[in-house]
Amino acid sequence: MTLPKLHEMAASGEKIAMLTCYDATFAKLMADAGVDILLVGDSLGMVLQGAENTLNVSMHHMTYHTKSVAAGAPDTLIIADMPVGSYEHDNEAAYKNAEWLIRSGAHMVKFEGGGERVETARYLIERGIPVCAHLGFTPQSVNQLGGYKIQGKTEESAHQIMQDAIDMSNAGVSMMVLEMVPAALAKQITDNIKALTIGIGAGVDCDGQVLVIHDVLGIYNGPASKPASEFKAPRFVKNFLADTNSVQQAVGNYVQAVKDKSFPAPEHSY
Ligand SMILES: Nc1nc(=O)c2c([nH]1)NC[C@@H]1CN(c3ccc(C(=O)N[C@@H](CCC(=O)O)C(=O)O)cc3)CN21
Ligand SMILES: CC(C)C(=O)C(=O)O
Ligand SMILES: [Mg+2]
Repeated sequence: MTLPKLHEMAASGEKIAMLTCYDATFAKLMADAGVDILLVGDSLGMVLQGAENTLNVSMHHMTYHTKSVAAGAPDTLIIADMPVGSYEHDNEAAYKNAEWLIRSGAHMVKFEGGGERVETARYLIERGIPVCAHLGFTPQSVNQLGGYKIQGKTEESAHQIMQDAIDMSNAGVSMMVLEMVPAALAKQITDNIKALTIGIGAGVDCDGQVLVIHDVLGIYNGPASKPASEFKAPRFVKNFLADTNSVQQAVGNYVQAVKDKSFPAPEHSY
C-alpha cells in the first residue's frame, strides 16, 4: 500500500479501511483480511494498559508496539501516533521522536491538533516524514475539552475545525483523522482539501474510516478502575463480532462494510 494508491482509491470512490493494531498476530490477521492501513494508536494506553485516558503513553510504548505491528504486516501501510509530550514543545524533538517511530517500522506519524501544530507538521514533512493530522475530538486534550464529546457543533467551532483542516492540508499532511465531528462538516472538509480524510464518528463521506480493534470485537468495557456495568460504548462504535464467530471474519466484515459504505450508518454518526 502506498500513498499514491490511496489517492487513486479516494479518486475512484473506494473507501479506505483503517483499524488500530498493536501486535504482530493482529497485524497479520488484518493484512490478510484486507485492512488498508494499520494505526498503532496511543489508544493502547486505554485498551492495553487499562488507563482512563491516553495521557500516560510514552515513546517507548509506541515504538515497542510499532515494531511488533511492522513484524506482522511487512506490506501494509503503518501509521504510529505520537504520544503526549513527544511533539508539542519543540520541533527538533518532534522530528527525533518521529524518526524513532519510522525506524521502528511506521511509514507515517500522526499527532493531534490544528493551527498550533502547523509548523511542526511542516518541519517533519520538509525533512521527509509523512504526517497524518488528527482534528475534532483530540483525546490527548480530553481535560481541556471537558470530556469525551462531539466537536464542531457551533458555527464558530465548525469554522475553526475547517480552517485547521485547510491549514494542515496546506502544510502538506497526507491524511487527517476527523474524530467526533458532525457528518456534514466532515463531508465539507473532505470535499475541500487535498489530504485524505479518515473518520471516526464523522459520517460516511470521509475518504476512509478507522475504529479501535477492541471496539470492533466488542471487548472493550472501560478502564480497569471502573466496573464494566458503568461503561457505555461511544455512538460511533459497532461490534462486528456480534454477527459471526471468528475474529478474522469480524475484521473482514468491517472492511466490507467500510467499502460498501454500510458503515458508518446514521446511527453511528452525529
Ligand atoms: N476503545 C477505545 N475506542 C476509542 O474509540 C478510543 C479509545 N479507546 N481511546 C482513545 C480515544 C478516546 N476516544 C473516545 C472515548 C470515549 C468516547 C465517548 O464516550 N463518547 C460518547 C459520548 C459523546 C458525547 O458526550 O457527546 C459517545 O456516545 O460517543 C468517545 C471517544 C476515542 N478513542
Ligand atoms: C482512535 C484513533 C484515531 C486514535 O487516535 C488511537 O487509536 O489512538
Ligand atoms: Mg490516538
